[in-house]
Amino acid sequence: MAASTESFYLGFDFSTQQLKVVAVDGNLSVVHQDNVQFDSELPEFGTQGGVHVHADSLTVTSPVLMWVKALDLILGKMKNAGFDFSRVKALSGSGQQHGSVYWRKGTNQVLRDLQPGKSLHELLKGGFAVSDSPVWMDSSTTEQCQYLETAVGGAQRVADITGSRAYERFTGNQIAKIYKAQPEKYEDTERISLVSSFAASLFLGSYAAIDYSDGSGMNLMDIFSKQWADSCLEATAPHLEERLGAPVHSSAVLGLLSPYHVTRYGFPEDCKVVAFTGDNPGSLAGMRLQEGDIAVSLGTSDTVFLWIKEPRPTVEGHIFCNPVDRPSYMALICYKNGSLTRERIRNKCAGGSWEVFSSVLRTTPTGNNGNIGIYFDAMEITPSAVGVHRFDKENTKVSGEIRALVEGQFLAKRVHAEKLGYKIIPGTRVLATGGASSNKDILQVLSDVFDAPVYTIDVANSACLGCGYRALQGDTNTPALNHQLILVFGLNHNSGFSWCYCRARTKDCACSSSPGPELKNAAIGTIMEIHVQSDSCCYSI
Ligand SMILES: Nc1ncnc2c1ncn2[C@@H]1O[C@H](COP(=O)(O)OP(=O)(O)O)[C@@H](O)[C@H]1O
Ligand SMILES: O=C(CO)[C@@H](O)[C@H](O)COP(=O)(O)O
Repeated sequence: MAASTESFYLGFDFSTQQLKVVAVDGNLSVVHQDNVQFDSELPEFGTQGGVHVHADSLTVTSPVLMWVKALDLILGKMKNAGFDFSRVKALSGSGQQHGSVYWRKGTNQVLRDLQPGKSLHELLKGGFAVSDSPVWMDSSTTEQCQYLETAVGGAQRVADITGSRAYERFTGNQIAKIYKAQPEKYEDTERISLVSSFAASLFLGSYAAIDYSDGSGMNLMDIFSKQWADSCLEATAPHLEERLGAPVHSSAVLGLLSPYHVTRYGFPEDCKVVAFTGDNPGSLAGMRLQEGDIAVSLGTSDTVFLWIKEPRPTVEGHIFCNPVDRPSYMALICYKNGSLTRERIRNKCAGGSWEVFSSVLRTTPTGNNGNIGIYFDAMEITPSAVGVHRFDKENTKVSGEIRALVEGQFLAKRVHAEKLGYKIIPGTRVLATGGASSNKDILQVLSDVFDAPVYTIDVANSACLGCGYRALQGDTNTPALNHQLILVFGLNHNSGFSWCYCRARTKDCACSSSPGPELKNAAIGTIMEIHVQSDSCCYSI
């Protein structure tokens, strides 16, 4: 069925420094874009670059309510700009990877009962057992990583199961730290979400499932069976599986948008919510990567990623499930010292101006006369090292900055990509995205280092764009949700809860003592197709 050009599809991205949204129409043309910068537009949370770096310089968190308030703000901005929410058929989104959100016991009910007269921020003020969510920049969990690798059988064994050896920022190790340091908060947690599935929950009005692709960044999921790995769960925290919920494919339709957004913003009642994923997987979809391409994302983090068919996990780099094509995978390498390090050197050597920074790149020779720099302001991820080191061609320490930094960053990417088996051949395309991909002089260095042409797409926010595409794909591939398959079964009739209705896709269940009229005559244990009038009443699960 051809998508109507009258319809809109939304893609959100809850990234490190901002919340962004892109709306596309049925022809994939961008019709609206907006963003909320956390530091400047939500100053009450006191973040720098969207995060709080703690005194130990290893712990890095973001206030979860800042993300909630950012969603209120961006939807309000769109409304004020006259965006026609009634044309939105489906939405999806992404989040910075690995970060975790801890929903307090009882909050699923709060999500189901959201009152449209109030902001999400007001309604969810008491909804989180942990108010400061650990994010991907955190590197405080070395002890938990060592424990996991020992318990499971070594770094390579953890990689063979989960796609990556134990990494400090990976969610399982963050959960293990919270369980150990703040057991009462873990106990008070009903559900643990990734930033992506947390954001999806705000739209769905109930806890949203974690998708396979972002779920691969947790050191908890078996990337081949796509199930939680028992050995990893056991080494992390007790009763974890029930707090995570079952993971789903990245293009799964999770359900219909919460009535809250229908009433407050005028979305249609049948607007679908497609699973949210990680920002890098979202970018892979948005850049329409082909096999053989290499993508370089220059956001807060720098990442390099590839679409692969035959995953061979190693102890350097990550393998994630592919967010677009079920049998495929993606390989990814992440660098913490990306844009923030370029900003530091810009402030130091170019008076805070990207124009001056660029002009230095234009007026210095490729190769920088043999001077090279390694700039790890913060503990790097690939490799695990910290410090600034600059050398000339005789290997003597020298000064010299802007070109040394940018060439050094891109040389590291080429070396690591080649170590993962990537071959640069005639016809190689380097696809660049993220905030710094708007800088042509930085991209020229990237092209020189990779000895290949560099392409960008019109929309630097490829993660949002990819999620707009994924929303459209989810909408067109799914029959109308008012014909969902509902599994009906009876519980102990004496307990007061006589019926459970389960969403076939998400396996979320709601129990009630008074079944709706369509279910009254259904035999216990049958799987039936029923016509759900709305997402309210006893079917709102
Ligand atoms: N003209 C430019 N040249 C180089 N870097 C830039 C330029 N404009 C923006 N950036 C960088 O882009 C970064 C933000 O990228 P973005 O992809 O939006 O981040 P995120 O998605 O992680 O929030 C900023 O930290 C900034 O350093
Ligand atoms: O940790 C990783 C990937 O493994 C990071 O790439 C985060 O996903 C943050 O993304 P940006 O906000 O920098 O885009």
